[in-house]
Amino acid sequence: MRVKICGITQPKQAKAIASLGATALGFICVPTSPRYVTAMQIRATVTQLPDDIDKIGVFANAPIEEISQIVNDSGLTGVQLHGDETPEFCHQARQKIPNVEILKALRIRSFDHLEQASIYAQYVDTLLLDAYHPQQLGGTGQTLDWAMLEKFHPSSPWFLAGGLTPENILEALSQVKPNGIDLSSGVEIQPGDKDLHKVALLFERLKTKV
Ligand SMILES: O=C(O)c1ccccc1N[C@@H]1O[C@H](COP(=O)(O)O)[C@@H](O)[C@H]1O
Repeated sequence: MRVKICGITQPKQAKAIASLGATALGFICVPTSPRYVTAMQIRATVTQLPDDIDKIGVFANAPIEEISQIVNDSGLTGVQLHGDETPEFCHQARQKIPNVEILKALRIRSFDHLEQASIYAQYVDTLLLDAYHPQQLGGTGQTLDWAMLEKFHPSSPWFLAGGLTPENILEALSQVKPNGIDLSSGVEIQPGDKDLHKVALLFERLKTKV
């Protein structure tokens, strides 16, 4: 299973989290976020990471040209679209930056909202389900209703996100079967400052999962 730790701001923490077992690291490219990092900051971290770890930039309603420029400048291997991007936008993004993984984050308000997933799955490599928050785009620590996702089997691979922690991860995975998990505020001391003890505890708990 893929494990993405998101909201990385410090190269030292990135290296430590990679060696603990993360398969992907996420960098917030949304200027209003307290976890925001510039392309140059991302590059400084990415150059210190192993090739086999995915480096995902998180964007929200940014123009394709800006996303493409940041990918080129930073060395990102994937782009997570976390705003209100349409399926058409996702399709265009894939054409503009062809060798980069495109993930579409859907902030799920209700069971009906899940229907969107089958449309987006045609245009992206990977889906990501996050909890909806009326004022914040992400990194909210709010969980989804996992019971609602028990029968969620989209045609593309998908990440479960939203309020996951070392404490609740096994309960979540007992109900939901995603291809990957994504954690941010659940393994933090404060926004952008990761708690390496919590990250280590996460991987210990994941090892106990059969
Ligand atoms: O983390 C942020 O600040 C952020 C800002 C804008 C868009 C997305 C953001 N984070 C994403 O939120 C989810 C879940 O976070 P949490 O585990 O509930 O804290 C995750 O996918 C982050 O990439």
